[in-house]
Amino acid sequence: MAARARNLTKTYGRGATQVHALRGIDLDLPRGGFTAIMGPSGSGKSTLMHCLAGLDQASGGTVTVAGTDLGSLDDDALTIFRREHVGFVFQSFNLLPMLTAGENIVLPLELGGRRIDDAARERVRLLADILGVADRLAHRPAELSGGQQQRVAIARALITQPDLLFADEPTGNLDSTTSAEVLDHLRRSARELGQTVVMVTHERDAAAYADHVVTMQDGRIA
Ligand SMILES: Nc1ncnc2c1ncn2[C@@H]1O[C@H](COP(=O)(O)OP(=O)(O)OP(=O)(O)O)[C@@H](O)[C@H]1O
Repeated sequence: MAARARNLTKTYGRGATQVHALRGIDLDLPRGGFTAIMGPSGSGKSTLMHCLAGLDQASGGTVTVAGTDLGSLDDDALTIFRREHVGFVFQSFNLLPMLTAGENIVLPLELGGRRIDDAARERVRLLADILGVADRLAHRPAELSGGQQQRVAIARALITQPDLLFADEPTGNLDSTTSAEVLDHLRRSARELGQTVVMVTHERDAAAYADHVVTMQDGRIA
C-alpha cells in the first residue's frame, strides 16, 4: 500500500464557526494505482489531499505514507518527508519561466542536492518520452502550449520517483481536448512507471481516467 488513512478527521476553527471538513476517513491507496477524489465543492477533497500529502496536520486518526506515520513527524521532518516522498501537480503549472523544460524537470533533484548523473539524464528521457515532451526539452515554458506545460510539470513531479503523486485539478486550466491528452499521459505514467497517483477533480470525465474513484460527501467517503 502506498498510503493509508484510518479514521482521519479534520476540524477547522472552534465553537460556532467550527467546520468538520473530514469526519472519519478510511482509505487505502494501492501502490501503482491511479485514484481520483471527486465530490462537490466543500466536501473535503482538498483537505483530504493536504492531510495525505503532509501539507496539513489531521485533527485525529492516522495517515501512513510509505510506512511512515505522518503524525509522528514534526514540521521540519515533514518538509523533508514531502521532498523525498511526495510529488505535486497543480492547476497552474508553476514552471520557472527562465528555465527550459528540461531544466525545470531536473530542478527537484538539484534542490534535493542530488547530482545530475547518467541515471538522472536517463530518467528525464524516459519521462519526457512517456509524457510526450521529448522534442520540447530545450524550450522555455512560454514557448509551450498549456497541455505541454502541464506534462512538463508532471515529469518534474515524477523525477524523484515519489511514493505518491498528487494532482490537484490538473486540467482545471485546460480545454477538453488538451485535458484528455494530459490525463492520458498521467494514466500512462501510473501504468508504465508504477507511480501511485491521486487526483482531485470536479469533473466526472477526468475521474473516468482513474482506476479507482473515491467520492466525497460532507467530509465522508460516500
Ligand atoms: N483553512 C480553513 N479554515 C476553515 N475552514 C476551512 C479551511 N479550509 C477548508 N475549510 C472548510 O472545510 C470544508 C472542506 O473544504 P475543502 O477545501 O476540503 O473542500 P473541497 O471539496 O476541496 O472544495 P472545492 O472543490 O471547492 O475546492 C469546507 O466547508 C471549507 O469551507
